[in-house]
Amino acid sequence: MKKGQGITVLKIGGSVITDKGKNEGAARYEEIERIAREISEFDTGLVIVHGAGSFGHPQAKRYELNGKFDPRGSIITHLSVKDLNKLVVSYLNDAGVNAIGIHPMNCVVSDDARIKSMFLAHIQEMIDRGFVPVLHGDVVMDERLGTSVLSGDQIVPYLAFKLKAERIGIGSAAEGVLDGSGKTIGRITPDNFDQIKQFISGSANTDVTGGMLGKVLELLNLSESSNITSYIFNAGQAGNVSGFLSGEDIGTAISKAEY
Ligand SMILES: Nc1ncnc2c1ncn2[C@@H]1O[C@H](COP(=O)(O)OP(=O)(O)OP(=O)(O)O)[C@@H](O)[C@H]1O
Ligand SMILES: C=C(C)CCOP(=O)(O)O
Repeated sequence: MKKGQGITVLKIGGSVITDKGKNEGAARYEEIERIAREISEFDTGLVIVHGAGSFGHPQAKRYELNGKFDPRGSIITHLSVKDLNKLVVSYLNDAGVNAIGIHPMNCVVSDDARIKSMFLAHIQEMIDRGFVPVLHGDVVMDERLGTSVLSGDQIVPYLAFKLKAERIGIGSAAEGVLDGSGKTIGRITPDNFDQIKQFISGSANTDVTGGMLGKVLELLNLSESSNITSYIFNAGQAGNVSGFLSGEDIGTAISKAEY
C-alpha cells in the first residue's frame, strides 16, 4: 500500500523502457516487466506517464516535428508511441495493475507547444475507481503550430498541479541530476539553480524534448506554483520505482526551497 492517501504522478523515462541509442522501436521488455511488477505493489492513487524513447524521438526528428507541421509525420510518430503505450499497459495488466492507456493526442490541445487544455474528468474518475491511467509523450494538436511534440516531462507537472498530487517522480536512466564530477545533486531549488545549471544539458541520445534540462526546468516551474517536492531518480535500478512509490526520498529532489 502506498504511503499517504494522495495522488502520485510517476514518469518512467523512455531511456529506461526502450533502447534510446537504437534507431527506432527498440523496447526493453525485461525492464518494462520489472517496472510493472514494482508498480503493482503500490498502485493506489497512481498516474503513470511514460516517455517515448526510441518509439518517438527518432521519428519526431526525422519529420522535424519541432519545427514544422507535417500531418503524415505526426501520425506516424503518434502511432509509434501508441505502440509503446500498448506494450506498457499490457505488462502492467499482466502484473495485476488495472492500467488503461490514455493518449494525449485525444485529450490535449496545446498552444505554441505548451498544454492549453486537457480533458481530465475521465482521469480523475479512473483514479477514484482504482484504475491506473497510463499517459505518454505524444504529438498533439496545437492551435498555433498545427501539431507539436508534447513531452511526458510537461505532462507530469501539469497533471500533478491539476490533480493536486502529493508525490511526483521522474524516473530516468541516471542516478538523478549529476554534477560536474558525476555525483548526484541532493536538491535543486530556484535559489541554487544558477550555480547548478552549467552541469545540466540535453540527452546523450536522439531526443527532441530537452533531456535532463527539460525535466529540471519543468519541475522548477511547478515548484513556483505549488509546495510539492519532485524527485528525479534512476528507474533503471531495480527497487527504485517501488522505493519511490513507498515514500522514499530518492535521487535529486526539486523544490521551492531548502527544507
Ligand atoms: N546533469 C545531468 N545529470 C544526469 N543526466 C544528464 C545531465 N545532463 C544531461 N543529461 C542527460 O539527460 C538524459 C536523460 O534525459 P532523457 O530525456 O534522455 O531521458 P528520458 O526521460 O528517460 O527519456 P524520454 O524523454 O524518452 O522519456 C541522461 O541520460 C543524460 O544523457
Ligand atoms: C517524441 C515524442 C513524440 C514525445 C516525447 O516525449 P518524452 O519522451 O516524454 O519527452
